[in-house]
Amino acid sequence: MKIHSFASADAVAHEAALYIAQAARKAIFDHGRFTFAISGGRTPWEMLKFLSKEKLAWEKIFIFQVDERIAPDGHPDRNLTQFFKTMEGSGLMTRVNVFPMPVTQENLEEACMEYSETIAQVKGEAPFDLIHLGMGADGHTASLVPNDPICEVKDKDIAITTNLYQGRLRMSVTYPFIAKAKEIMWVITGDEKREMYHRFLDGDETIPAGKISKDNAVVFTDL
Ligand SMILES: O=C1O[C@H](COP(=O)(O)O)[C@@H](O)[C@H](O)[C@H]1O
Repeated sequence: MKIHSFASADAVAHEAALYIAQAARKAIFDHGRFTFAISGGRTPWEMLKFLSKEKLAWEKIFIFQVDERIAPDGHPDRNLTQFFKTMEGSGLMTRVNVFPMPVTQENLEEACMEYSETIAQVKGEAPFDLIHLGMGADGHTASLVPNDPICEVKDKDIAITTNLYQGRLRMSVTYPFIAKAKEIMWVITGDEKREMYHRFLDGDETIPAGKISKDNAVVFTDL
């Protein structure tokens, strides 16, 4: 796993965006499209702002969500709300292909299946190109949260958490989906994550982030 360390979260966001842009150019050159899954929380938006300024074949970029809170459309808790806010004014929303997790559907199990099928159709035979992951101060990544049965899911690409986490159920990619991706890109910033970051680097499998393979992975961090 290659680690890129920088002095500030701002530098991390900028360099991570350049990395994604480069991965997109390469994937589009190699197989005509770029499939990218973006995490939520607080850290991705600065990175996305930088990314949206890159000159790319945006029509050939297909953006999926890594995870999402079960909440109404437009709710501030939704990762998608932050995504749209960040992209607002970039002029890219009519060009890029965005696939929101269908978390407002009544039957969430069916919604997970539908999302997996959409991903499969879009990516075709190629592996999913790039998954961006963050890590919480408790070691969670995506919505693979400590002690939730979602961490044991082995037969689905997308699943729902069983327990409320920070007040909400969530839809998330699972370990098997992450394991099949061509590349994982971690963006981990903030001093509150230092202890978990070191446990993650040491491969501590008692935290959710520690269970993800470090092959084909890259880290951008200020830690
Ligand atoms: O709850 C979440 O938190 C993690 C970490 O977020 P960050 O802003 O501290 O990087 C994030 O990766 C995940 O997608 C999100 O839903």
